[in-house]
Amino acid sequence: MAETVPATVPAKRKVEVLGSEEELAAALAKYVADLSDKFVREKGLFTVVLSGGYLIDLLRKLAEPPYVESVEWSKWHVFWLDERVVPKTHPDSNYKLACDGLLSKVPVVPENVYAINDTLSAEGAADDYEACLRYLVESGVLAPSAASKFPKFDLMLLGMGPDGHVASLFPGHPLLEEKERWVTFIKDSPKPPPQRITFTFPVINSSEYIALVVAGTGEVDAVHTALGNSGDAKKLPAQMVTPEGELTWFLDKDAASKL
Ligand SMILES: O=C1O[C@H](COP(=O)(O)O)[C@@H](O)[C@H](O)[C@H]1O
Repeated sequence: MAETVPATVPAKRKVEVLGSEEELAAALAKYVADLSDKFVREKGLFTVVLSGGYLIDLLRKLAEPPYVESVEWSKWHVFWLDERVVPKTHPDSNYKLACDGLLSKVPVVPENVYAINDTLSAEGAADDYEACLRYLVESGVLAPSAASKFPKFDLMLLGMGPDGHVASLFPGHPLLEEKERWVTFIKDSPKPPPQRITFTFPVINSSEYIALVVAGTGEVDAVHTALGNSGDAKKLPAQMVTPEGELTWFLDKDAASKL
């Protein structure tokens, strides 16, 4: 049973607390499928950005009935919010995680799956992915945000680490302040592997919809800092997620247990 936390949240931020991990997975699948229907109806395609981590397992119900048949998978354009600089076959690869957990089980069009180039250095892969996004803006697959001029994705699906990081944007790291680049790289990630590429906050915050998804007990303190009245003045990367559109936190009972 979903409970919407009333709190003093801004109008464009919602917090959905689900009774269990299973209910969270069901709510998330419906949310993604509904947005897919909306954008496919409105503009004929759906641009969706995936993260790594346990988010992918929480998307598992999209590969089951009714969604495996009802979602217009051929209209999906799939991107990665961040990627580790490892081969696509490596267990640390966010691409591999998403393929194994979701994309290989649904009829997405391979040409519409924009993996990060795993043959390049971190710098090279970030430049290459940004160039790919710029080409997709020119060709009309992505639209620029009228407000920010950064590309505007329909939906970004974010996880959050116990330290409050999102994408590969870690607390206290200078990359949090990046204002120009669309995609950048990090070589000193505090969470292994150290070399990664990541979307920047200006791109993340140009999104139409963002779901920030947290389950289990591992991130309760970060959830409390981000959403509760913890009195903690420090700003977590997750608190810097303030999209032009709508942000929904999807939490299970455990993740919300300190709210
Ligand atoms: O390293 C990463 O961590 C975050 C959070 O992962 P989780 O396992 O705590 O869910 C993830 O969103 C990001 O894509 C990944 O590269």
